[in-house]
Amino acid sequence: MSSLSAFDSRLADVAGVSVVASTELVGGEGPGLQIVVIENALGRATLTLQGAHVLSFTPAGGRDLLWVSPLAIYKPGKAVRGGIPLCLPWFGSHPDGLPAHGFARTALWSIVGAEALTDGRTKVVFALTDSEATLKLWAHAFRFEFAVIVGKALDVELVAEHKGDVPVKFTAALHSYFSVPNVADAVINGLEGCPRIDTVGGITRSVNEGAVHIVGTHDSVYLDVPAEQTIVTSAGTTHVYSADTRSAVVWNPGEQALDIGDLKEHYPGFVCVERGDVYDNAIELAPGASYRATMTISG
Ligand SMILES: O=P(O)(O)OC[C@H]1O[C@H](O)[C@H](O)[C@@H](O)[C@@H]1O
Repeated sequence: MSSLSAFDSRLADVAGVSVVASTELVGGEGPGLQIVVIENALGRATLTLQGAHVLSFTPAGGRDLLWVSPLAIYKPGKAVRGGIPLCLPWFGSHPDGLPAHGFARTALWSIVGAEALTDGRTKVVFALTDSEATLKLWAHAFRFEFAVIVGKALDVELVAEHKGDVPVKFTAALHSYFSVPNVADAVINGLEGCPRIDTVGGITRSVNEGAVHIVGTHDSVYLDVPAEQTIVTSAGTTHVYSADTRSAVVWNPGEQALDIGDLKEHYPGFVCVERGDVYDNAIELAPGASYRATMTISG
């Protein structure tokens, strides 16, 4: 189900959905990654099939609200630096040294549906199910679905169905990288008064006061956050809305990026505002239960 030929005929009659080879991408190397392009009169998005990973979203007449590193590596098994990596079934580092942010962002997903909606938007649905490889990393049967709706806004919906037979602790994040003219000048609203876990150089807990400004390395989890955050810059305001997740992670490595091969000196161009359920907001998923996380991004 995961090869191009398995889904291209299904997409042929859906206006605005096409698939191109990623060898056209700057920075592509090796076999590259397959790209899905979703385009209509309202907006345009691109994704890699690996990770069901959104790379760009541009509302018609607007700018790309997302950021991908000019040094991003498009290689099977390597997470692309930027866009919206899907972090699940765990967020962050793993106590047993398993891959950071889970395996979903580097697994090959399948397209299971594509639809031109009556309001002019286009919806494409991706899926990932357990396999021999995933069961070695996470011993639970599952079905993950990720729906992407392209219109004037980008709507995404992640549903993770636990098909195993024991309860499992679960964390997840929609790890969005937003394009900013200069991270030092970005102002992030919508996290005032939230419990904050600063993870730079150890764990420090506090309550966040006021708007968030990025000074140097910033890596903080904000708990029990309101539905909407805004990122205000000289290029405009980006809105991030998620009514059903409880955490937000704000990240920019600052000069630590100089040691990160696919970031280096490009770090001022983005800020991550990631919505999900992490740390104290982790979910206990019962057998048969589903986790759902939606997010809307608009300019
Ligand atoms: O380099 P990655 O595995 O993609 O992780 C990138 C970043 O993701 C999140 O924002 C975490 O809070 C950071 O601690 C981490 O450095």
